[in-house]
Amino acid sequence: MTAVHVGIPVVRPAAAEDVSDRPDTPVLLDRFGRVARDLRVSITEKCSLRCTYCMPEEGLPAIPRERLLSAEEIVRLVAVGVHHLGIREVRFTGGEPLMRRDLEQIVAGCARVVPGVPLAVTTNAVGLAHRADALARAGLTRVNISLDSVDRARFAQLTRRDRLDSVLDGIRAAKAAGFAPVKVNAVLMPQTLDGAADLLAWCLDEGVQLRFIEQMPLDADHEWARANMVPAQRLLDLLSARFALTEVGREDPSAPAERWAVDGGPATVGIIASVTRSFCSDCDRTRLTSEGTVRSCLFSDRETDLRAALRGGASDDELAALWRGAMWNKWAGHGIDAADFTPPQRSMGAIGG
Ligand SMILES: Nc1nc2c(ncn2[C@@H]2O[C@H](COP(=O)(O)OP(=O)(O)OP(=O)(O)O)[C@@H](O)[C@H]2O)c(=O)[nH]1
Ligand SMILES: C[S@@+](CC[C@H](N)C(=O)[O-])C[C@H]1O[C@@H](n2cnc3c(N)ncnc32)[C@H](O)[C@@H]1O
Ligand code: SF4
Ligand code: SF4
Repeated sequence: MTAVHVGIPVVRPAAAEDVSDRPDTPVLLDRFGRVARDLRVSITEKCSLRCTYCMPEEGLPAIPRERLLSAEEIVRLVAVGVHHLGIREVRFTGGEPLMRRDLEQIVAGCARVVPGVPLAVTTNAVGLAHRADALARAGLTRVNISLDSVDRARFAQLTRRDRLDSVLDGIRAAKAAGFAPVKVNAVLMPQTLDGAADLLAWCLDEGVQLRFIEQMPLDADHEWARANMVPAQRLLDLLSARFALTEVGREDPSAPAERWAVDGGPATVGIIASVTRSFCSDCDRTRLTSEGTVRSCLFSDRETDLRAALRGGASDDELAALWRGAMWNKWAGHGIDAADFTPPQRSMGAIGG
């Protein structure tokens, strides 16, 4: 039998955080002066695909249902984040968020308790065609869709599933449902580099915003190697041979994606250069795992358990205080370039990108 390492991070009882030197402020401040305003909530570890840069072939071990946050618990924590901690936008991720049949219920619940706050989802879009309208009606405001290649064989090789048509249907359904802009995420790899210009041409034709992402050492198979990683500059050089690119910068200072206007604009292509042009010093993210722990950084194995407090009867004020403590002790950044770097225990699918 093959052993699958989902990774058991160090989950700390929330009260264990040292906050003795924390200034008294309601927001999610850390020791480096950053304030987290962007909440990313993973709602499941399950997925319909098995992307090689993320999941093991057999998928992640199932999390027992009672350990997952329920729709009501997610809604409560989102409300605490917005009303007590200054969160300004919320994104649902996973695993694959569409694997939860109650995604519409989660979105509708959040839309009710935090009206006006943007609610987005990052999804592989498998099956989205059947749910895009209902999600829009529930109050979802934006959708980012992962698509690494428009070549069917290459897509199947990268995701270990022959589902390209379902994803393309999902992208078109997202547009038809009125989500705008629809952003497309593609992970940069040696296997995707030769199709990158074709993928950009396809996205320009479809009117969706493509962003390439530098591959991070978050694959469950631990095969990432710096030497094999495709850096942003290599992609820029390649795309420049076919398109005229003009740098236009980030949507806001904390946005991971840098953007270039394509052929004079208004269409853009983005690059999320997490490794070679790290944006950790401007990070504004806080994360909740599907099991209700706060994760202050994608790469940090230290998690703070909110679920136990929530189920133990903690008030909103108490939950907010615990969350603040977790974020106060956030570290400076991922440290991928450090000699002693080791990847986190959880792989990307178990964190939510
Ligand atoms: N290193 C790092 N990478 C991140 C972080 N957030 C997102 N990413 C990377 O960016 C990719 C795309 O993220 P999305 O889920 O689309 O979110 P986003 O880019 O913030 O979304 P928009 O607000 O729509 O631009 C993720 O898959 C990650 O690879 C982060 O906090 N740190
Ligand atoms: C973990 S997935 C979860 C949401 C959904 N299943 C999807 O694929 O969009 C979120 C994002 O993480 C990205 N991702 C996964 N593994 C990655 C890695 N090793 N490096 C960089 N991005 C990665 C995916 O491309 C996707 O855009
Ligand atoms: S990147 Fe998204 S779609 Fe691909 S395996 Fe990971 S969770 Fe699933
Ligand atoms: S690696 Fe950590 S600190 Fe850096 S941007 Fe991502 S979440 Fe923020």
